[in-house]
Amino acid sequence: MADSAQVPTLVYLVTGGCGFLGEHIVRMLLEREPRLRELRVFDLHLSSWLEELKTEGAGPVQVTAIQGDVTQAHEVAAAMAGSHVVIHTAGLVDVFGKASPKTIHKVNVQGTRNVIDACVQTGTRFLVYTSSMEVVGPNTKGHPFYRGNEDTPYEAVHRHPYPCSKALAEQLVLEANGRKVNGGLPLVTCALRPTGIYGEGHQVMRDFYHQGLRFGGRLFRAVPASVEHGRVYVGNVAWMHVLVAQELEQRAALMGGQVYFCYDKSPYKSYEDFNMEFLNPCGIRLIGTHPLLPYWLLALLAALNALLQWLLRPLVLYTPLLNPYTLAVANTTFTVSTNKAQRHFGYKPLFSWEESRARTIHWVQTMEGSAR
Ligand SMILES: NC(=O)c1ccc[n+]([C@@H]2O[C@H](COP(=O)([O-])OP(=O)(O)OC[C@H]3O[C@@H](n4cnc5c(N)ncnc54)[C@H](O)[C@@H]3O)[C@@H](O)[C@H]2O)c1
Ligand SMILES: C[C@@H](CO)CCC[C@@H](C)[C@H]1CC[C@H]2[C@@H]3[C@H](O)C=C4C[C@@H](O)CC[C@]4(C)[C@H]3CC[C@]12C
Repeated sequence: MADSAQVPTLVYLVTGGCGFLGEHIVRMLLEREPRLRELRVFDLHLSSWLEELKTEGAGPVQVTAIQGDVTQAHEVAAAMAGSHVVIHTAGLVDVFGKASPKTIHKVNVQGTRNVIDACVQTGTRFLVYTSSMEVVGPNTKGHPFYRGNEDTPYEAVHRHPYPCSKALAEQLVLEANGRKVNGGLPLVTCALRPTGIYGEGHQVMRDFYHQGLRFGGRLFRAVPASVEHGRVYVGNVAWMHVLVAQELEQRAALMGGQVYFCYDKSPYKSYEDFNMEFLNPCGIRLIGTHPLLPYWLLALLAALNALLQWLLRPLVLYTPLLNPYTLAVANTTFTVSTNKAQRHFGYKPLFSWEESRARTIHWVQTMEGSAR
């Protein structure tokens, strides 16, 4: 990257820039990357906030909205020509059976391959990939991963299309590190593995909130409080992406081809107890100190849901929250504790837990249809 302390020269491209995480990355780049000249936001579906940003909020930075599909190699290459850094966050996040395994693979794996090929073709040297904790686990055997780091041994066994696709895509990104791009310089890549992201715009939190409202302000405990699930605030995930992108050139030898868990100081709790940190102040209560239904019954219901999904598929898309995979993830301890990102590129969470919590509560409270 050119040294551009004063004059903004850099062109960034964010794939999936209109998604939950993508929007936070876009806004964070505008706030925290003074060298930015142009920000290209590439997404299958462009959001309306992007128009407002283009006219009001971007300051001197040129924001270019590009409607495109990562599965179309020519669209990716055209969008990327002349960019210095690509943050590839576009992905099909589906653990509920909304999309077919083939589609998930196409978007997450072929889409990533297209981004890498486009880097090579257009001479874009820096690639930051949003991977996922699910590349590691939880595995289908329910083995706990307790306060693990990037080097903790764990038997990663994937069967579900989503983690399978993220694992394959991450491997492609890491293997691409060092490939010569157009112009002869080496590509520098790295992958970030967020745990379960929460914060403003989180669809699953929205679903839980509305479900709680429908049940008269109550949700029913299904997962033991002792199962800990790693969570990270979206603003900190965005910040880590921005920081990596900024440091990748100077620290290419150290960071190139590396993976980093994406974490912050959010407390270790069960998935449901953690959600209550935000939903409770918004009038939702979690009923029960222990799961109201025994695990075997939940597993039976989850299996039944899977069967119904399969039977109904020709007629209607039945995609309940509870299925064998989501039950297994919610019931398996998976938490990270690592300082690799701090050691390698000085990452410290930008938002404290208190601030992350307050921002998320405010978002729930101002949500359409909220109790307040
Ligand atoms: N949400 C989480 O808890 C979580 C945790 C770890 C990692 N991730 C990863 O973070 C990334 C972003 O996830 P998110 O939660 O913001 O999901 P999201 O669905 O809100 O955002 C994904 C974005 O990608 C876009 N997209 C999908 N298919 C596309 C295509 N073919 N071409 C171009 N754009 C396409 C979507 O339109 C959307 O705007 C994903 O790669 C996901 O695997 C998410
Ligand atoms: C049994 C239910 C009773 O309340 C609880 C079901 C909760 C599940 C819907 C969610 C539990 C864990 C979530 C996943 C996790 O946070 C990490 C993820 C990684 C990311 O890459 C994509 C999203 C997700 C798979 C996330 C999805 C929702 C859960 C399975």
